[in-house]
Amino acid sequence: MSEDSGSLPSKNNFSEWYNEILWRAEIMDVRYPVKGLYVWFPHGFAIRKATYGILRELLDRDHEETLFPLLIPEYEFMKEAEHIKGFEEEVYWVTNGGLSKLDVPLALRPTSETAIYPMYALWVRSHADLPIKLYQIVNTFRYETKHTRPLIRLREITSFKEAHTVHATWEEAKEQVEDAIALYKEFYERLCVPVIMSKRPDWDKFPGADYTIAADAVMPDGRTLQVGTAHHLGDNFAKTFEICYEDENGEQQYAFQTCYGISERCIAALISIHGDDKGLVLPPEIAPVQVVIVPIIMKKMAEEVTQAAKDIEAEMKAAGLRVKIDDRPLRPGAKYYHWEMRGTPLRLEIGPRDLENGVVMAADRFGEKTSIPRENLKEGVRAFMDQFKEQLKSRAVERIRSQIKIVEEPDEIKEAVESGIAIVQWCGCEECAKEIEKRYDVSVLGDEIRSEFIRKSEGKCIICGKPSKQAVVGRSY
Ligand SMILES: Nc1ncnc2c1ncn2[C@@H]1O[C@H](COS(=O)(=O)NC(=O)[C@@H](N)CS)[C@@H](O)[C@H]1O
Ligand SMILES: [Zn+2]
Repeated sequence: MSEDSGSLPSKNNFSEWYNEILWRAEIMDVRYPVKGLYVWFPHGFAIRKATYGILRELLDRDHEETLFPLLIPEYEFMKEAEHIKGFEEEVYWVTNGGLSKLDVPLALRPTSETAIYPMYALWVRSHADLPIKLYQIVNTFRYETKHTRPLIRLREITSFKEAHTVHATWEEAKEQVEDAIALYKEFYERLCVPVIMSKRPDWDKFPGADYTIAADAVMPDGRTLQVGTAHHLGDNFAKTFEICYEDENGEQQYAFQTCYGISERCIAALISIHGDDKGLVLPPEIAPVQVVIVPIIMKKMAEEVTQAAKDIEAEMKAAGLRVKIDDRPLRPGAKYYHWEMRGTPLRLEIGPRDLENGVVMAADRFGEKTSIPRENLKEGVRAFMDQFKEQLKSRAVERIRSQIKIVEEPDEIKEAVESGIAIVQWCGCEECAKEIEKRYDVSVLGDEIRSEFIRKSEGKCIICGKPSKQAVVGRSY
């Protein structure tokens, strides 16, 4: 679909680079005539498919996947006061069916608590029915008034994974939130995307929740992107939707719940953090094409080279790799450019000389080259691919370490958040947080930080001097 020439804007101009790469690497087409709604190109969709394949693999260990309706009757949606307050400005309503007015307006789910929990109330009878651990991957709708952006802030969230669990006790639900955070950590490790977990301040928690733990990635422009959240819902929704169970003594008890969500922001993060000025750089596990074979056709031995490429393709396929021969009538350089833009981790070149020497030239997406003896090509490719993934991971870790600043002096905050996040000492009270936000033009993103990149320390609040803990402050999407 997109033209295959001309260079990307430099990634230092992240916003332009990001918009251009969505087009040139054929991720999403932004020309759909409704603001905040975008179209997946097949290549982008293949990345989504592989990425959500990992997410399903992790969830399917101890969750079950299901599907609830999109439309929510107004009286259900309006039941949980906190929840409505948090979403009333973002909900789309369906008021007509064909030519007739609907007697009950229907909300397009912004998230599915009020679609699912009336059903949970029907399903949960006794403690033997617990725990319930279900998830769905659906589209949700939020009438976002802030700046919409493909993959980052959509009005139709096309890839909304939402898990909703029910437990007998507050403690069990707390354990489940911990499990959810561990699953998110593992998921982002598989994408080689470093994240920082922290507990959102009360004024930023999910509407209707007791508390929210969030995963934040740090984007190339230094702004954080919330790429996942896990909420402890207490028994707030259980009381609203009458989700009760009979305990061992025959008493009726309200259940305790959690919910946790990831959207296509996970793809925005992996594209942005790994990409470079030549295009996407994809972790092998989610690359639509993992190995591209470029035959170097000369007059000499043209037949043999073409056949050798076919044999290599068959061998790679048999080894379970997603492989493609690029035999288009183009110069090799034009082919290299095409696949680098699409983030293909590994390229194999085979020409007459390589045939004579019994080797295959391999080049990874970073331009690292090696020649692999033909007879152990499979092992060589695997090893080269693993080494590439390690390289990808260490580059991302190095990058985020450079974007985190442990701030001792408050006046270091402004500079620190120009390129990333600052870790400051905060007493935990709202007034001091509001003062930090006002004074340094930042957001207090959270405390109770969990991150291997940040050494724990306590101290005095930078505003009031009282005993404090570390908090993440920064600018966010
Ligand atoms: N407009 C949006 N576009 C893209 N992703 C979004 C948008 N709004 C939220 N998200 C992502 O979706 C995740 C879950 O959304 S949420 O509101 O925090 N949580 C929920 O809706 C809960 N019901 C858990 S599923 C967020 O952490 C964020 O990463
Ligand atoms: Zn303070």
